[in-house]
Amino acid sequence: MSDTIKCKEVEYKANVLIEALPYIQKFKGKIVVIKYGGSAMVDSELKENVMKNVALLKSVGMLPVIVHGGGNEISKWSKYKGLESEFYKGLRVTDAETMEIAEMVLGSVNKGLVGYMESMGVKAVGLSGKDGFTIEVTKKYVDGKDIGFVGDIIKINTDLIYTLLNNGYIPVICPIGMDKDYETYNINADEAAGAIAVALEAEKLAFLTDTEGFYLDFDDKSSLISRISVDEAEKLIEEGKIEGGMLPKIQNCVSAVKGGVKRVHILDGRKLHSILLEIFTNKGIGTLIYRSEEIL
Ligand SMILES: Nc1ncnc2c1ncn2[C@@H]1O[C@H](COP(=O)(O)OP(=O)(O)O)[C@@H](O)[C@H]1O
Ligand SMILES: CC(=O)N[C@@H](CCC(=O)OP(=O)(O)O)C(=O)O
Repeated sequence: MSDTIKCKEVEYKANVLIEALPYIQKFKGKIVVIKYGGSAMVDSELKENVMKNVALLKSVGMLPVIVHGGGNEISKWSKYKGLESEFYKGLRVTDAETMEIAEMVLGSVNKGLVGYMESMGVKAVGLSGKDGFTIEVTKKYVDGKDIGFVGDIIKINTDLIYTLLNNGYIPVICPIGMDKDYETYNINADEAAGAIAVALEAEKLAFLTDTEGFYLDFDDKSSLISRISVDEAEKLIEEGKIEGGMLPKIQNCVSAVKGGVKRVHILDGRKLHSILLEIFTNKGIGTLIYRSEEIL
């Protein structure tokens, strides 16, 4: 590389850093919850890069907490076992056998993510909602329908998460919980992330998924919504206009905003630096969900 090109590159990186400085100050010591969806874990390179970006947030003084999914892996392993995957309103209908698969698969995804962090010299601890009884649930019924071992979160016990944060670890949490009788439940990862962000009074909650954000019409890629208020989102949910995996995501964005999380975004987890761009620049990327009374 010639010296001129090298100088240009350094100059470019310095400019990026200068632009990021006010944001680094703003978020120092603040909790940022990142929901990393299974759909955006397409290959090991991407997973490693997402983890690198999270490690960077940590290294500049933020307190990241990762809540991850792995729905597509659960479906894949269920198929190997000869089980059909069935969803109701975006939630997996979970019988006892599926529950066992979900716990095994999510545990494995969890340790994989922890491994990437540790390989970068960043301290991380993987846990499920059963550890320290972090996620307490009750059985969920949707529209009165029994969908098996699916948990409805009633309480997040934050002690273990704070212990880890206070000791310099990144908590990496998978969406498995227990009820008061210590029965295991499968929880939608968006719901777990939303509830954890609210309980931790997080500054930010970012959902990393496999779309650019929320499209008003999923078949029309020019209909990407860059910002939507809670009222507008609730109206779309009520009218049945949000489907599939996007339904629990938007529902939990709404509850997180209502629960006091300052900034809630849906971002493209397949894009290399989407989380950094969102936090460290004023480029509006993805979809921002905001309080209806907020003036932007
Ligand atoms: N209006 C919409 N805008 C964006 N994505 C949508 C929409 N409606 C349905 N989806 C689906 O939601 C999926 C994301 O949810 P999901 O598969 O649960 O991802 P994750 O694993 O990240 O939680 C997208 O891949 C897309 O197929
Ligand atoms: C009850 C329920 O639906 N649980 C989810 C948990 C994993 C998840 O949510 O993973 P993603 O974030 O990758 O979709 C499931 O079994 O698929």
